[in-house]
Amino acid sequence: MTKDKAAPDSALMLDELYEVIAARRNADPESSYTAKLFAKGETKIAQKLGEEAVETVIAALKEDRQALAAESADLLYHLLVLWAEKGVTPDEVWAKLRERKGTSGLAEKEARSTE
Ligand SMILES: N=c1c2ncn([C@@H]3O[C@H](COP(=O)(O)OP(=O)(O)OP(=O)(O)O)[C@@H](O)[C@H]3O)c2ncn1[C@@H]1O[C@H](COP(=O)(O)O)[C@@H](O)[C@H]1O
Repeated sequence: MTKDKAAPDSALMLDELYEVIAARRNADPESSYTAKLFAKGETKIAQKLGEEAVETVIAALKEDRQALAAESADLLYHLLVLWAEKGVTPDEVWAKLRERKGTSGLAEKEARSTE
């Protein structure tokens, strides 16, 4: 698969989106969807994330690649809103991924089962 050389680093894009989302905390819910979500609170945000996850799964099982990409974008956006709501930063998540780099999921699972 070819990569678009002009495309920004995807983690950086998520960092930037997170900054936009976090800055919406004090915005007017009338003018910002993100501010409206924050105003509704963590239960609603978590519920929206769950809905987007289900919509992503449905798109995948329907073999609808376009819908899968669009629903995945919705899912990532709502995940970032939940991180911001709970005070988790992208750096914390990237650190977790970095820690796991090079460790097979199967090996990690095996290590857990022998703990
Ligand atoms: N990436 C997104 C993004 N992805 C999805 N969505 C919104 O998420 C919603 C998901 O659609 P649904 O049909 O499930 O939800 P809905 O029926 O509109 O909402 P509910 O009534 O169910 O809560 C849509 O309203 C989308 O517009 C997003 N809203 C905002 N962003 C980014 O956040 C930035 C700030 O947005 P505002 O806070 O609106 O200024 C934007 O510039 C974008 O970069």
